[in-house]
Amino acid sequence: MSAASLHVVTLTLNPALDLTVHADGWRQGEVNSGQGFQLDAGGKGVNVAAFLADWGLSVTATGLLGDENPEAFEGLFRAKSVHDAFVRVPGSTRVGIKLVDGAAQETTDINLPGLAAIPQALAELDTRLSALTADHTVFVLAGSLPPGVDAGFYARLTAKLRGAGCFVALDTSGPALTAALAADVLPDLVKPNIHELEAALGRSLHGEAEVLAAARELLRRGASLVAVSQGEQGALLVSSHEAVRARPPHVNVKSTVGAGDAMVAGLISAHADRLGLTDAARRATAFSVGAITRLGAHLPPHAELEKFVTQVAVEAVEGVETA
Ligand SMILES: Nc1ncnc2c1ncn2[C@@H]1O[C@H](COP(=O)(O)OP(=O)(O)O)[C@@H](O)[C@H]1O
Ligand SMILES: O=P(O)(O)OC[C@H]1O[C@](O)(COP(=O)(O)O)[C@@H](O)[C@@H]1O
Repeated sequence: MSAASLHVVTLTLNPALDLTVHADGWRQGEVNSGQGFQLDAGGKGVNVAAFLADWGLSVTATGLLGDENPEAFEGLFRAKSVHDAFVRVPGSTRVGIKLVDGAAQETTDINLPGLAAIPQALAELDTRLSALTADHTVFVLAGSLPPGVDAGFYARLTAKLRGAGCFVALDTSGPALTAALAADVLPDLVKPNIHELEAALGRSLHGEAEVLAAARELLRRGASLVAVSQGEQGALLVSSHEAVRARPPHVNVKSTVGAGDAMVAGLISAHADRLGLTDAARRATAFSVGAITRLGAHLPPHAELEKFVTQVAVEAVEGVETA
C-alpha cells in the first residue's frame, strides 16, 4: 500500500457549521462586545477530510447533510477536491458556537444536537457506505450521533467494515463511544480526548499510569492504536509494543476547534506512510498544532508543518509491557 493508493472515507452523521465569535475578555452572564465572526463548514469527519485533502490524500466525505444550507460544505469540498458523497436530508445542518477569547487564548464550544436522522436517509447512507467499501480501505467514523441514531451505530458499523477488511478509525464521545469500546469488534484506531475516555469507561483516570492502563485495555480487546489527547499537555499514544507521550510546542492559538480532528488526520496520514509510533506522534501533533494556529480546517503549508514536526517533543513512556 502506498500513500497515493490509499483511499479514505470520512463519515460525519452530524456535521456542523461552526460559528466562531471573537470576543476578547468576554464574561459569562454579562453583556460583551465582540470583534468579529467567521462561519466554517465543520463537524469531525468533515474536518478530518479537509486536513487529509490538504495533505494530498484522496478523500471521500459522506454522512448526512441538510439540504437547506449545504453551500459552505460544497464550497469546502470543491476547494479541496474532496469527493462529496453526503446524503442530502430535509432541513438545515446545525450551527455550532465557538467563542474565542484571543487574549486569554481560550475557546468555549457549544455543540447543538443537530437534525434528526430519518430512516430513509440512514438506509441510503448504508447503501453508499457498502458501495464505498469496494474501493476504499480506510474509514474514519467521527463525531456525535444526531437524534434518531442509536448509540450502537458505530459499534455495528465498525464490525461490518472491519469484517470487510477495512481499517477503521473512531473519534466520538458519550454513549456512542461507550458502546463502541464495549463491542466485540473494536476500531483499529481510537482517538478520544481524556474527558471522552473517562466518560466512556465510567471512571476518572489520574496520572499517566492510569491512562496507559486504560489504553492497553482497549489494545487487548482489539484496537491497534489508542491516542488519548489532553489539550495543550499533548497526547499519549499507545500501540501493542510501545507507548509515547507527545508534547506540542507553545504556539499562538487562533482557536482550538479541530485540534482533535487534525490529530486523527495526522494519524491516518501516518498509517498511509506506515510510520512508526514516534514519527506518527510527531506528525499527528504537528497537524494539531498547525490546525490551531488558524481558523477553519486548514493545514499550514508543508514547510511550516515540517517545522512543527521538529518542535514536537516525543518521549517513550517507561514501564510498558507488551499488551
Ligand atoms: N492550547 C494548545 N496548545 C498546543 N497544542 C494544543 C493545544 N490544544 C490542543 N493542542 C494539540 O491538539 C491535540 C488535540 O487536542 P485535544 O484538545 O486534546 O483534542 P479534542 O479537540 O479532540 O478535544 C493535543 O494533543 C495537542 O497536541
Ligand atoms: O460531533 P460533535 O461531537 O458534536 O462535535 C462537533 C464539533 O466538533 C468539531 O468537529 C471540532 O472537533 P475537535 O475540536 O474535537 O477537533 C467542530 O467542527 C464541530 O462543531
